[in-house]
Amino acid sequence: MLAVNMQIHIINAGSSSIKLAVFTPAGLAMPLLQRIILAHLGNGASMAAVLDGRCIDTSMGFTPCGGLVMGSRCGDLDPGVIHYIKQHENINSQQCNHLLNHQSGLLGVSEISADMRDLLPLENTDQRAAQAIELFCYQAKKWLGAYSASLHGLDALVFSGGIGENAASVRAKICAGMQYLGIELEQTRNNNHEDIISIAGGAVTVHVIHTDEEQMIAKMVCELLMPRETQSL
Ligand SMILES: Nc1ncnc2c1ncn2[C@@H]1O[C@H](COP(=O)(O)OP(=O)(O)O)[C@@H](O)[C@H]1O
Ligand SMILES: CC(=O)OP(=O)(O)O
Ligand SMILES: [Mg+2]
Repeated sequence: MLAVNMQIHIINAGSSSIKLAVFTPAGLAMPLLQRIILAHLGNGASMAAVLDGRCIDTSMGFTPCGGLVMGSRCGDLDPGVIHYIKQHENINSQQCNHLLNHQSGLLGVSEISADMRDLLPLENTDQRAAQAIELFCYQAKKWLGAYSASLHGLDALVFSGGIGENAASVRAKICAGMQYLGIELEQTRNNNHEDIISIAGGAVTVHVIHTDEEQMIAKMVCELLMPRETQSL
């Protein structure tokens, strides 16, 4: 179980991050000496802090349930909550684990859907949908703040994954009020999902980059099958 979870964790937090970290600097002609936060927001969601081309931290932990609020995963919790839930719901550890991984996050809070596409149109009419979106964005903003501290500042922020690439209002909510850090979105660019969505001359360049987890997983498996001295990731 641990091996499986760790593998999933590496695939989600790692594969997308590695692809972005490896290809972003070259693809965008950005210097490698940068402080970058990668926000991969899909069903599984994670953030990574990248310093000078090396990933120094990722938000998923011992299992993929940790870190950001996700489609059906709770993200980071007070450890005391697990005991509380087991007692009050009268469920065992396996049921509790299922609850935290498959019935929490956007789905658990909204009680409607784990899918951001279902929630966004309901944001103004359904309080539960609005709360789920607000929680998702608030937690992402907190991680952004945490990783900017880990990196001693920030040069670039990258959004990827189904939500990160397509949900302009989510990106706007996460970045709202972050001018103190140099993050300021240009509204039209953001609404059009342009490659760069920050204002011209902003201290932090904010990118939207399509990432392909499946391709990255395939590449990583091929790398693992190669002799160690020829591995590049
Ligand atoms: N146009 C869109 N607007 C808002 N959310 C979107 C859009 N397209 C995809 N998403 C959201 O992206 C998430 C899925 O992300 P994706 O990266 O495809 O998933 P997975 O992690 O399973 O690979 C879902 O919450 C989905 O609603
Ligand atoms: C860990 C992971 O990638 O999860 P999901 O398949 O939900 O995106
Ligand atoms: Mg994913």
